[in-house]
Amino acid sequence: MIKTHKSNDKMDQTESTPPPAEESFWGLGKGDILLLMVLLLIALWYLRRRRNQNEVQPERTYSIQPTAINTMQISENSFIKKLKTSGRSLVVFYGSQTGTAEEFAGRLAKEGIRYQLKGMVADPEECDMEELLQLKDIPKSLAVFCLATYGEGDPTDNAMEFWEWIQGDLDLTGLNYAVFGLGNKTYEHYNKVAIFVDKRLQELGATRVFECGLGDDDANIEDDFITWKERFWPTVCDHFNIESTGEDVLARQYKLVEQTDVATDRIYTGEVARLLSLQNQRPPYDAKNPFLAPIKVNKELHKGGGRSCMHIEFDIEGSKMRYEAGDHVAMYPINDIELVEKLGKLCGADLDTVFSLINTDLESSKKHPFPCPTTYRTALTHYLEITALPRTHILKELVEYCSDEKDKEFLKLISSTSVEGKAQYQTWIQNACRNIVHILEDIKSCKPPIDHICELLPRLQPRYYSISSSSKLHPTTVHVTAVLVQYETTTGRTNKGVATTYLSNKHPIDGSDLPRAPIFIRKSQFRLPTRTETPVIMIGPGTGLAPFRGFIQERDLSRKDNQTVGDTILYFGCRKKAEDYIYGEELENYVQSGALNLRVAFSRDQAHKIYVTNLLQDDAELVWRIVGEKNGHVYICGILRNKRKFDRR
Ligand SMILES: Cc1cc2nc3c(=O)[nH]c(=O)nc-3n(C[C@H](O)[C@H](O)[C@H](O)COP(=O)(O)O)c2cc1C
Repeated sequence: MIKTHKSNDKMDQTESTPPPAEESFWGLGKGDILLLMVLLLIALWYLRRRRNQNEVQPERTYSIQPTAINTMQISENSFIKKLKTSGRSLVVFYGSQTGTAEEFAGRLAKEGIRYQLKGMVADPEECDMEELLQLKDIPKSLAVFCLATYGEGDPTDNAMEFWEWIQGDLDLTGLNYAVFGLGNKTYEHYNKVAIFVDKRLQELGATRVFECGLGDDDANIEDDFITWKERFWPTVCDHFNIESTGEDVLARQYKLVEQTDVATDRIYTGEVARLLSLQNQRPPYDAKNPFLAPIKVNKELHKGGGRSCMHIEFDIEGSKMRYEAGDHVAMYPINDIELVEKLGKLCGADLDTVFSLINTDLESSKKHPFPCPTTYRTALTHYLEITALPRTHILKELVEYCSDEKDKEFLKLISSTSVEGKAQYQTWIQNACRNIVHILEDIKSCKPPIDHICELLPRLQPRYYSISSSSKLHPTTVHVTAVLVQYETTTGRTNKGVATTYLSNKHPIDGSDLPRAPIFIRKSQFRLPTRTETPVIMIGPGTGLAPFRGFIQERDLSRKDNQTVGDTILYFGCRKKAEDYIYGEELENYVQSGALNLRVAFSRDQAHKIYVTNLLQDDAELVWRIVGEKNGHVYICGILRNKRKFDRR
C-alpha cells in the first residue's frame, strides 16, 4: 500500500507543474474557466456514482429489513458490548478451519438458552480478545472455546492472534471458561491447541468450569462432542446455581425472505463472497476470492484395474498466484446436479425461487449462512454440503417434519445420547453413509421445508490437494493428482466424492473454451530442505506421491544447474505395475538420469503382498545411513496401514 501511495505522489510531482495558483487563476480565459467547471462537475458526478456503487454491494440484500440493517452494518468487535446490550452471558469462541468447530460453537451457544444462559458465537479474529478481562463483570458469564488443532499442533488461522495473546503475562482471575478441542488422534500433536489453552487459562487465574473435552475426528467426533456436552451442561448449572428449562432448543436462527423483485445481477450464483467475483475476476486470489482457473489437461493415469486417477493441470498464468513445491491447492467444487434435483423434489421445493436467510440475531457478525439472495438451486449446488453425513442436531430438527409417529420416534432415538441411540446413529448414518438425500428417501413421511434444510446443512468447504508439480519447472501451471472417489454403500447406493466427481467432468475439448474451476493456493510447511545437499527419503504410496513429484522435479533442476544434490530416495507403492503405476515412465526417466533412487512395491504383482513398509524394513541399513549418519529428512504422505493419513515430515 505504501508503495502505491509513494508512486502516486511521485507522479503528481513530475506530471503536473502548474504556475503559482494566483497567476494561473487570473491568467485564465472565460473558456478555460468554463472547461474547468465542466471537468469539476464530471468529477463530482463520477465520485457520487462510485459511492452509490459501493453502497449496493452485498449489503443491499438487507434492504428487505431496513430497521435491522442499520444495526447490522455497524462493524463491532466489542463482544462485551454485544453481550451486555443483548442480555447474554455466554460467549462461545471458535478456532476453525473447515467449519466443524464453528458448527459446534453455534450449537453450544444456541443450547445456552435452555439453561438460562443466552449465548452468542464469536470469531476470535473479529473480537478484541483483551475484553476477556472484563467478562467477569457480567453476572454468571462463561466463555467456551471450541478449538481445532492443525499442522504441527498449531491453531487455526482465525485463532492465531488469540493463541499468541494468551502466551503473555495476563491476569484472567474471575473468568469462567471451558474448552472443547477438535483434533485427530493420528496426528502427533493430538488436540495440542485445546490442551494448551485449557492449561494456560487456568495458569492465568481463570476458573475452569468443566474439564476440557477432546474430539477425535479419526473416530466419531460428533459422539465425543455430544458426550462431553451431556456432562458439561449439568456442571455449568451447578456452578452457576441455575436450572435447565428441560426443553430442546429448536428455534430457527434465520428468517426466510423469498424475493421476486431482485435484479438478476444482484443474485449470487456461486460466488464465495463478493457478488459477481467469478465474472469480474480481480487479484489477489484467496479463500474468499478464488481464481477461476482454466483446466488445460485432465488425463487418466491408471491403465486398468477399474479405478480412476486424474492428472490435472490448472493454468494460473496472469493470476499473480505463486506456489512452491509442497503447497496445497484448494478448489471449490459443486454438488452433483442430480442429487440437488432429488433433494429439491424430496422437500417439494421450486429450486429457482430467489430467497435470503437473514440472521434473527442482529448482533451476530454472520448475517446469512451463505451469500444471499440466491436461489435454492445455487444454495444446494454451491454453498451446502449435501453429501456430508448429518450430525445429530440436524436429525433432531427433522423430527417435527415427520407425519408418521414411528419415523418421529426413530429420529428422536438416533439423535439422542442414549447408548442405543448412539449405536443406531453409528449403524444407520455412519456405517451406511447416509446423507440428507438418503435420509429423506428412507424416512418417507419426513418432509422438511427446503429453507430449513438450507439453514441446517453445513457450508460446502473447499477441497485441498497437494500440488504435484514444482513451480520452478511449471511456473504457470499447478498440477493435481487425484483418485476419483466413488463407493457402494451398505444400502446399495453409490456415493460419489464431491470434488473428484466435479473434476472428472471437466475435460478440455478441442475448439471449445477450456473448462474452469475456482481455486486458490494455501501455503504449507511441507518443504524440501533448504540445502540441496541434504539427502531426502520420501515415502508416498498411491497418490501420496503427489507432493514428491514436485520435490523430485525441483531437485532434478538443481542437479541440472550443477548444484550438489544429496540422495533423493522415493518409496512408492501401488497394486500392479500394468495398472496403477502412476507417473511410472516419468519416475523411471529420473532413475535413468541418476536423479532418483526409486524403491517400488507392487503389492499384487506376486503371490505375497509387498508394501512400502516391507521395502523400508529391507532397507533398514540405507535408511539409517541417510537419517542417522547424514542427517537426512524423511517425508511421509498418503495412506499407510489402517487408513491412517499422514501428511507431515
Ligand atoms: C491438514 C490437517 C492437519 C491437521 N493437524 C492436526 C494436528 O496436528 N493435531 C490434531 O489433533 N488434529 C489435526 N487435524 C485434525 C483437525 O483438527 C480436525 O479434523 C478438526 O475436526 C477440524 O476442525 P475444523 O473443521 O473446525 O477446522 C488436522 C487436519 C488436517 C486436515
